[in-house]
Amino acid sequence: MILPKYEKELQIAQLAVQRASILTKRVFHEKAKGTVDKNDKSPVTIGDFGAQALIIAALQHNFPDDAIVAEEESAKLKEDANLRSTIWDLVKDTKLDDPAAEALLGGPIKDIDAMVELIDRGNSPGGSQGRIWAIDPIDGTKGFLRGGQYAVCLALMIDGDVKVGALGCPNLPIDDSARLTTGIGENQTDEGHGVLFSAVQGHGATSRALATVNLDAEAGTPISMRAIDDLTKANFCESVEAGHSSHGDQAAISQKLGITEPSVRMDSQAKYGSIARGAGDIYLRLPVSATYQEKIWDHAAGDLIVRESGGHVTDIHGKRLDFSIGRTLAGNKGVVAAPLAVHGKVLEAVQEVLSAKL
Ligand SMILES: Nc1ncnc2c1ncn2[C@@H]1O[C@H](COP(=O)(O)O)[C@@H](O)[C@H]1OP(=O)(O)O
Ligand SMILES: [Mg+2]
Ligand SMILES: [Mg+2]
Ligand SMILES: [Mg+2]
Repeated sequence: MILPKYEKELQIAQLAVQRASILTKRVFHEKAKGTVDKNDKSPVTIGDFGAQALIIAALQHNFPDDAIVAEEESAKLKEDANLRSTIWDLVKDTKLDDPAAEALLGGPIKDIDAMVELIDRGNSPGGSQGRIWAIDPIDGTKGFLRGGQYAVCLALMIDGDVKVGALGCPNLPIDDSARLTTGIGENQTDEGHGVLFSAVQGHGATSRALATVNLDAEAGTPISMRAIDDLTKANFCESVEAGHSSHGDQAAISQKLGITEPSVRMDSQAKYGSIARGAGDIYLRLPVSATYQEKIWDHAAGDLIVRESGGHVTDIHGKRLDFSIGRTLAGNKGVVAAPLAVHGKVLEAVQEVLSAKL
């Protein structure tokens, strides 16, 4: 069977992520990033709100009937006029340099009220039916705040299955063969950094420079995971935040597999992109809390990009990630992403170490 190429969806997803990244990069290089605390105590910045508005505007213009599951909501903006206008100042000036590309995204948002409304278009409950986009406008906000890695993430699911994924990683090297890296300093330039990963189900994954707009959605360089014949030489990536993934369990698993190199810690779905292009090999997300449910926008794009690069992605029980349940991965616990050929071995080690908790 020839799988559909979703050319239009891929093109819009790439351009929308590229436009939103222009805004996040501006905020990243500013000293005060306009942090607000959310109810769950996780930080959100003016960059998260602005990027979400811009991405939803592009989707609304091109696919007005599609549902959208996005991380942020506008409640804080509605009660704070200053915050609202700070975000609007950023959003209204952010556009792609290429006028044809900008026109494809529908051009600028009309006014500040339209911006607030757009942010709330991301409130779909998700589910197993129809076309649903998942957006994380800034994934790894903590990394963003400390000058580390972060990602602008967008994926299209149809009937609960991820068909298209785009991940903008402004602080990863453009060069696919560069070593794993934790981030760039806030005072460094973007020179040589900024990569856009994308994938379409059944058609592989690619990377390209995030800052270069190309209307040809298929113009990227194909990427693939590294073939590892000796697991002891594998590179692990894990979260920087020990509260998001257990560093202790990770170390025990590395030891069990005979891996001596320390894990590279980086924030966000940049981990998925990094292993997909062979800069690293394995990404584990090891549950720290019995109650935390992973959010679909934290995994949808990365899951597809890794699988289209020759990887296998499951939870710690060996189940594929299930994006069809709602806004969270309620049916999964943790993540094990590795090249297909060694995934079974890695999963075995994960389960041995976690056996007391499973
Ligand atoms: N208690 C938690 N356990 C796992 N992940 C979490 C938790 N709290 C927030 N997250 C989310 O984990 C992701 C970051 O993971 P990592 O540490 O691997 O970079 C982010 O999406 C972050 O949300 P956010 O998008 O608000 O930053
Ligand atoms: Mg957040
Ligand atoms: Mg996130
Ligand atoms: Mg986020």
